[in-house]
Amino acid sequence: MQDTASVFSVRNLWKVFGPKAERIPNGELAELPADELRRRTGCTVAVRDVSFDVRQGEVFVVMGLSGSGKSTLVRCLTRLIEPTSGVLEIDGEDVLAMDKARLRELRRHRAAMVFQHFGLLPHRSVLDNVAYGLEIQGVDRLERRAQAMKVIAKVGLEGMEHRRPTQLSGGQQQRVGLARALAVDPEVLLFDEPFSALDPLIRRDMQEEVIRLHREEGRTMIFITHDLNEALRLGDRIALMRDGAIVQCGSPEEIVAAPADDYVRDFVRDVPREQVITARTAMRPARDGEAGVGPEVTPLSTVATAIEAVARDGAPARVMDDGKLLGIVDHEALLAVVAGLDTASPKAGAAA
Ligand SMILES: Nc1ncnc2c1ncn2[C@@H]1O[C@H](COP(=O)(O)OP(=O)(O)OP(=O)(O)O)[C@@H](O)[C@H]1O
Repeated sequence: MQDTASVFSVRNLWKVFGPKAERIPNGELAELPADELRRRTGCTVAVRDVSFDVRQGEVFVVMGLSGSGKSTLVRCLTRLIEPTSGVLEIDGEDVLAMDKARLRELRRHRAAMVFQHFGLLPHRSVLDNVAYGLEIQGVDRLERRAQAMKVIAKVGLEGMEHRRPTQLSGGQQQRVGLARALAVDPEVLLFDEPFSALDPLIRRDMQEEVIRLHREEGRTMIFITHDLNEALRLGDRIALMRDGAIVQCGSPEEIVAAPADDYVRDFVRDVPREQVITARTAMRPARDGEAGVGPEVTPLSTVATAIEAVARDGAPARVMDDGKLLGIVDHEALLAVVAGLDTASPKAGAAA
């Protein structure tokens, strides 16, 4: 179905907390308002009939307000929380059928987690903290230290390997957490709100670090956040959760250009649209005589960039891909984006 293989494939996944949770999914009870359901059954639906794929090499962001089910969903992926029902695969392998040993292997080798509270061992040096996952795997001391040193350099902690975690700033401690997850060379990195305790500048630094690492390594990442800007900055695709369900899943541009409902629209209201929406989305077909004139932009140029080009040149811009004219972005189209008028985005999957 997709052009890239799926790492995680999730279908109709539910997680219900409470007594006899299995009777809730797909039944009438599941439709009750949350507090009534809790009153009548003692149960909470944390993840509600969720389906999505995480593609190889993408940064997949799970976003939503507090209590929307983000942590529960991501913990279900490696069965740190046991799903109530649904289908869950990693690289085509049924995760729900895995025995204890296979699950341990999944968590240690294939899907490593970076937590908000770094969970570092206070009496160990940075080096030994980073090497910890390898130690558990039984890698011998010399080899694990060499591997840990490589990862320490990768996250910019060189020279600090003999310090204790308490001798590091919050941002540096989070780098240790990141290095520890990277040391086992997992197929997927799972981040559970890793930067929300950091102050804004350091948070920004760490986001840049993740982007850089991703650019260098192309590793698949799943990233939980309740911060829209973080989601837009990091995500190739964003799944927006509300009350346990995914209300929209798409690229930042799709979510900003074509919110699926009023809830999403409200969420993205303050986003500077011209910095997210691209020329490809804003363009219209070219008319006669437009092929040879005007500045050129690429399909993935932001509208902000196109505005600059149009302002400089005074003429509509041509959206060119490999020498081919795809369309035109003119003043009206650019202003429509800035003004938040509906953009011509048939791909973006608006609500029915
Ligand atoms: N162990 C549990 N027992 C009962 N209810 C739970 C449990 N864990 C989570 N919940 C409930 O499930 C819902 C989703 O919680 P979850 O922690 O997944 O949300 P979240 O979006 O990650 O929130 P936050 O951003 O605050 O971490 C909430 O209503 C929460 O109270």
